[in-house]
Amino acid sequence: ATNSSASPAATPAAGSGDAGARTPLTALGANAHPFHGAHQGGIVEPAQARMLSTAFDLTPGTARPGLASLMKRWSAAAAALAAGRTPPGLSDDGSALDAGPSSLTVTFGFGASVFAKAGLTAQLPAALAPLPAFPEDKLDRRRSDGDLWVQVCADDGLVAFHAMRTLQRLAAGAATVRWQMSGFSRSPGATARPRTGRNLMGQIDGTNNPKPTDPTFDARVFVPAKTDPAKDQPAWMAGGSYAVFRRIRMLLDPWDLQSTDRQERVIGRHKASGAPLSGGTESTPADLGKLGPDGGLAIPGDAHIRVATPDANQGAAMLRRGYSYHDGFRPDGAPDAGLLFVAFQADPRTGFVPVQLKLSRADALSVFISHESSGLYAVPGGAADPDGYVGQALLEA
Ligand SMILES: C=CC1=C(C)c2cc3[nH]c(cc4nc(cc5[nH]c(cc1n2)c(C)c5CCC(=O)O)C(CCC(=O)O)=C4C)c(C)c3C=C
Ligand SMILES: [Fe+2]
Repeated sequence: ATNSSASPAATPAAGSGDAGARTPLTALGANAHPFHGAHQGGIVEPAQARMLSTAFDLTPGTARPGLASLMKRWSAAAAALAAGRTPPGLSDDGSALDAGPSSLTVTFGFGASVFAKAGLTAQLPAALAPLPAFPEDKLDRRRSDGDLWVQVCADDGLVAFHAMRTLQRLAAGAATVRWQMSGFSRSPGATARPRTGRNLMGQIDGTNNPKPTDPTFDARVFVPAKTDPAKDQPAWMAGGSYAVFRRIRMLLDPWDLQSTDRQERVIGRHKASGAPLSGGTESTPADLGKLGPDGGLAIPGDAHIRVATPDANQGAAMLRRGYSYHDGFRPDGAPDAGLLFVAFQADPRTGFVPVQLKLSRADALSVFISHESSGLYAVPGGAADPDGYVGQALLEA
């Protein structure tokens, strides 16, 4: 999916009532990412300002035909919403009228639990094997997993709400919400020259992500169009990806008591600029062998970037596309806030899993974070055109 400033949203939505009451869209409201394509949206696009992440469970009795029907309804609605049109199949609630598509993307994923319920166990990808229990995990199972995963991202909170509410209405009788979480990022236009975003610990986060221009990007993030049976990738996942979702609470009270120097040594980068402690600017590659004036490693042995980097993990890489969250304050006064970590990769067994195994044992950041919920989802390739729907290759195999 690519950026497009073409403005299908400028056309008043059918059934929207008094078109004269509508205000013209700015470039921000009119910006649209097409729903149809080789890959689903919400993976390679720059993070939008808002994210809703919702897991659904099939209602008892919903089997493969019911799931296929749901994915058709969801795909048709997501395609319409991404183009700024009202979704077919229900009376629109009007909550996002006048806002345009605002860069809306909708991403659908299948959790491992849906395959048995839909009679599809033969199609279960080996890559959807449960994630290992990582040391220090404190997972709430009620806010983890789920048969289906829906990620809605948009640059407008009403557009994001409207999309997720529409999908939830369209699921009636077929699936119910298991859990939902809301995330946020920087609003577009807040700065004249947008740079890599910051997380709630104040760090520039996302610097060393794979870039779509990297020659290895597609191989790291997407299942190839021609799947390799030797890698246990089923044909229906062609063009797809695997999403790891983790709610990671940040222990901000102890974190904020650390000196800037200590915070920088925990991550291995300067807080203000994002430059590695080995020197240079944000985009300078980290020099892991460089020694500091005291003769010790400039980037400490337990610094987050040293432990997580692909060079230290047999090339294991993933596209991190997380959002911050803040759900108020806990009874002890600590912020219930952190990172809704989302990582897309061609195979979690050679992406997230080895990296997190290492981080959970050796990362200086570990004492300042707590993994509270977890999900792993197979995100199929995109629907190529309006005649198709996401998951068709699985459900009509
Ligand atoms: C298992 C994967 C990862 C988890 C979980 C994770 C949590 C996490 N990370 C930060 C903050 C930063 N991470 C940064 C880099 C970075 N993180 C991971 C992986 C996980 N992080 C990787 C693979 C990398 C890139 C390493 C490299 O090659 O340099 C950075 C530095 C800037 C950047 O490159 O993005 C920050 C900052 C937090 C706060 C967090 C949990 C809450
Ligand atoms: Fe990280």
